[in-house]
Amino acid sequence: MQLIIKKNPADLAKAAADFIVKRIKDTLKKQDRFTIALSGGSTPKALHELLAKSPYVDQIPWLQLHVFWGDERYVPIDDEQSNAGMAYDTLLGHVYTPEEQIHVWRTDLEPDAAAADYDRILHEYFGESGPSFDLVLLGMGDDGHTLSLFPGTEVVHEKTAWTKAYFLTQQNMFRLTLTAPITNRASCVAFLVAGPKKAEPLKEVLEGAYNPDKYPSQVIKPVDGELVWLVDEKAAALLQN
Ligand SMILES: O=C(O)[C@H](O)[C@@H](O)[C@H](O)[C@H](O)COP(=O)(O)O
Repeated sequence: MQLIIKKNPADLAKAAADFIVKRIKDTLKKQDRFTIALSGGSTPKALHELLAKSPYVDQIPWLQLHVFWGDERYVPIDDEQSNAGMAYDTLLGHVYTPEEQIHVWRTDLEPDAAAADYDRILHEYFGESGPSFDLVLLGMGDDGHTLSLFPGTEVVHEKTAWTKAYFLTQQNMFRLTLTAPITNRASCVAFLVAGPKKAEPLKEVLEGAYNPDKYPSQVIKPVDGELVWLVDEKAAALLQN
């Protein structure tokens, strides 16, 4: 595991953009497509805004990107809570990745059908046992959740399915999410975490006892890939190492 600490959210977004550009360039020396899973939240939003402009925008071969989302709220894409909507507004609406290479979660289907549809797309891309995402970008909630793996939910312990839909009672909405097994097959998973509210959960996730029911981010451990935590100083304030 690699922990990278940056002074503030702006420096964190720059470090994340540099990291992504390098990762894409290095990977595309060995293969002709790059699969990335995006996430929601304010930290990725700042990152997207950076990637959409100079100098980053010119360094990424957008035509070779294949874009997915780690999770989605079950709302229409034009709802302000949509992760895909946010990514289009801040990034995908400004670059040249072909529409057929961008895979939004369908929220016009019933939740279970939407999860099955995403599962089908993933299997088409990755096969039953082949490689998986080149990069998964994740955030962590103040409660230690990541993806739509929330504290106390069954999906945190999912061992086989790659996607799930379920009703999240505390938010009174359906959630669509990748599970740990598919996420952990990625070549690289990078968490982006900023702000003082993340200090306590970050300490518990990285240095506390294993308790994924309370801190679901602990289930994210790539099997053969790299795990990178990019955090700012406020989020890192309680870490000992
Ligand atoms: O769907 C959600 O509940 C959020 O999108 C969530 O998963 C987000 O990634 C974290 O809460 C971190 O968000 P920040 O980057 O804003 O801290």
